[in-house]
Amino acid sequence: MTVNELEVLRNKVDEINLQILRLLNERAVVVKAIGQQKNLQGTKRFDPVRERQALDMIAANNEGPFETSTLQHIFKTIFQASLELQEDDNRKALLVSRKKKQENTIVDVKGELLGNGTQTFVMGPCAVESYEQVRVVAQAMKEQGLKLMRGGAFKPRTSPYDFQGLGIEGLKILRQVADEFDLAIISEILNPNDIEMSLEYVDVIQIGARNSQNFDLLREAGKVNKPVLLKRGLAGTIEEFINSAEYIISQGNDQIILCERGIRTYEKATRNTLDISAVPILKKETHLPVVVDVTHSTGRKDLLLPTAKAALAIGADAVMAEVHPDPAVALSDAAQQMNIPEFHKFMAEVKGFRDALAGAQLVR
Ligand SMILES: C=C(O[C@@H]1C=C(C(=O)O)C=C[C@H]1O)C(=O)O
Repeated sequence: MTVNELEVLRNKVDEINLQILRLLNERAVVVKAIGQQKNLQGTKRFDPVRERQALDMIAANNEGPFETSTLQHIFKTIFQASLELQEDDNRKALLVSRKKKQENTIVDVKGELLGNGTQTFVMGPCAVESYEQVRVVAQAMKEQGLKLMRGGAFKPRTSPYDFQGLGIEGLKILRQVADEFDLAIISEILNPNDIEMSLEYVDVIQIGARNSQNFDLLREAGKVNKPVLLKRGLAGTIEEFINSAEYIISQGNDQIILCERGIRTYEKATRNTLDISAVPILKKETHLPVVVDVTHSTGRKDLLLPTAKAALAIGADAVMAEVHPDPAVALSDAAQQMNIPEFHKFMAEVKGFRDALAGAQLVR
């Protein structure tokens, strides 16, 4: 074969490559249209029966020289890529996505803004135990100029025999103290039927990790005019987390705060594994503010400060941690809550760090 002949053949291959390229993209346009039809009909994107028919058609019409199995493999790859294309389209359509809305959603909790670029803190006891206990924490928070107080009245505990929270009495205590100190209350609601009732007491409805995929609860929270703090599931992927937020926004409520609280992995040195990279991913993929709960993710007091700094450095809108007047006697999470002096020390450090970061960003 002469150099010239090789060149001619290669030119032919180039020509065919371009034809295949054009055909593949033509096919992609049709596949996307099929995906939209499926969306409208609410049917699944993956259709194995249809794929089997298509592969059988390849087998019946193959005249070689390629083996049928080789061609079927190639076509299966095309089907797979087509499915991904349909999924991309679907993801684009999510109301919580950046693609849908470019600018940050700013959640206004009684005047405290989340998502506007400033970084803030959510503090408070794990569980409400008494008026006095909440009051002491509120007083300390006020001294630090903080506004957002967390506190559990309905506690989803691993064991049914552990303290389950004070329920509505707990919500009343939180409201009373919040009004006294002009704080805003974030508290978990477990039951969809309690959402309506909670509006009177809380400023932010929390949906906890265990309920991250309780779709009835998510939908109910989506129907009210109150911010929702949604925690990532115990073993939830980021995609599942985003879809949980979509359940809320799909009902009309876009006042959603996402909370990374660690995920279950094989690592036992911490209570959960803090997935710090989830923060920039969530900020990139969605327009919602992101909070990092350093208490539940680490379960260790000695890690609160370094993880809080990491959260601020990576761009979290707020850091959440637990404070208790006397953690040793706390009815839940005794090992991981800060006492009041520890809280003041923690705040001094994180505020300094936050302000230094803000200064550095201005200079940049
Ligand atoms: C395009 C469709 O969706 C998917 C992709 C297919 C393809 O690329 O040919 C086939 C079946 C489905 O898994 C379809 O259902 O026709």
